[in-house]
Amino acid sequence: MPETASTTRAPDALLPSLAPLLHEWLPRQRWFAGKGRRVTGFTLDAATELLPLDGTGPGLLHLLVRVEQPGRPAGTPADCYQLLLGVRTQLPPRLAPALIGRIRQGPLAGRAVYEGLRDPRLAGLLYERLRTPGRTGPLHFHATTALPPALAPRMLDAEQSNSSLVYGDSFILKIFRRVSPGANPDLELPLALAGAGCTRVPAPVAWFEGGAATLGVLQPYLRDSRDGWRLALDALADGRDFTAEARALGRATAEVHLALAEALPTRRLGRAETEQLAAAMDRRLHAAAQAVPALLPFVPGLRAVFEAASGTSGDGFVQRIHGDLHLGQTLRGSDGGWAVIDFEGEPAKPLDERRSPQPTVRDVAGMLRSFDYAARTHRPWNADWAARSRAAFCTGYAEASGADPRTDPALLRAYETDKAVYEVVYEARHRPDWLPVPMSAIQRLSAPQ
Ligand SMILES: Nc1ncnc2c1ncn2[C@@H]1O[C@H](COP(=O)(O)OP(=O)(O)O)[C@@H](O)[C@H]1O
Ligand SMILES: O=P(O)(O)O[C@H]1O[C@H](CO)[C@@H](O[C@H]2O[C@H](CO)[C@@H](O)[C@H](O)[C@H]2O)[C@H](O)[C@H]1O
Repeated sequence: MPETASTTRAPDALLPSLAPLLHEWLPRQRWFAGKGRRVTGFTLDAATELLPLDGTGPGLLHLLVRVEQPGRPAGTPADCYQLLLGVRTQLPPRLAPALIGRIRQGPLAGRAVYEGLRDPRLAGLLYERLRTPGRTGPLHFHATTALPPALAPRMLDAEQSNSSLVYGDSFILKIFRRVSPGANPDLELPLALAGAGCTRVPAPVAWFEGGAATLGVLQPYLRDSRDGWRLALDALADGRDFTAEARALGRATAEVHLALAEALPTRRLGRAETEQLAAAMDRRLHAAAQAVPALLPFVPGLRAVFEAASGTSGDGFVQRIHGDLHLGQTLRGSDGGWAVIDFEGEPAKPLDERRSPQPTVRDVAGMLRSFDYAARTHRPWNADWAARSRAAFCTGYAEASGADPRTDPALLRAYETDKAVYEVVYEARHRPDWLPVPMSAIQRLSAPQ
């Protein structure tokens, strides 16, 4: 593989100039995971000039930056974020909304620093770099196939945990924002599924790594598809039944689970381990109630749900699963077929935990929560629509997998509760206006049956 010329700057040289700008900008980004905690400093793990900052044209600076914040558990490293910064002497008006700030000191004083992914020239360069496998400084680019040249990029404006670029309506590149050492499941699982012949998941065609972390993945863009969340909201708005779609989605989910079980190791669960699963839910509840005190009055009722599930085994197996399955992670093509995307797992969880084998019922519970979410965000609340969609999803899942997730209702309820607790924390941090949605589920699930 070719080694291309690159400049890897001594981190210390850049940081003093950039830190004041990042201090303002980073905490405001949707994908910034440390919201609500002060930023006390930065350190650079790596700084690579993908286009030189020599002032002859726009520069593209790739950074892996650690953000110091108080309250970090002892022994855990500060969160590391991936940034792609454009640097220009003059910022054209069309790029003004992407401005992060102007450097005030040092050799680059006066230059404009901006979100590089919003600059088609720089986003195009990143794609060209992916087309030619090899290294640039600490970054390692891979491609499984020959990719067409010069596809026009556009950045997606979806509210995301990461950032995505679409190239010529043919490929989508996900740039991971908070990165940890180790294979990202959003690369690992789609590659394994492609190897197992599963066509429900777009197969990665290129990716890049650095600092031992997966940094970005390029996949085919399903251009005529619509995501399940939009489709569900449209159905609700039109008063339409969604059971045929939900049932097909249940079948697709089961197919993905079967392929994952074929491609990657599975393990039988002992009784003691199923007790540990319930104990872990209890611990997560405790931590969540500390973070969001509105949960406190419901804690006894929620603990009872976990206790009822302790020691029940589901189908007795754990395997790799999606880990954060909801309607927004599904795409329905013009042929009516469902695809599943975004195998990263719950972004707030440590990578090791996200990569550990889990009962499949956890994904099923995630999707059941999503039908509830959709029905709750619609006015008036349509409880019957949610109940029918949830049942149809389970029916489809049972048809394709041979195992009905409703056979162990205590376990399903416990996973649904665990997910609702996660959602309370997620919404409190990212979308406080949405907090009533998971809180209504907390109320329902904590009530004695
Ligand atoms: N292969 C694809 N084809 C079409 N749209 C996609 C594809 N992958 C992702 N998307 C769209 O891109 C957006 C973000 O993708 P996602 O993987 O969920 O990112 P994140 O991890 O940041 O939440 C979603 O709106 C999704 O619908
Ligand atoms: O898609 P992401 O990986 O970024 O997942 C996170 O954000 C989701 C919201 O965008 C969040 O999902 C919750 O809201 C959805 C509606 O917007 C709903 O369909 C889901 O059921 C609900 O959990 C997800 O939890 C979070 O990890």
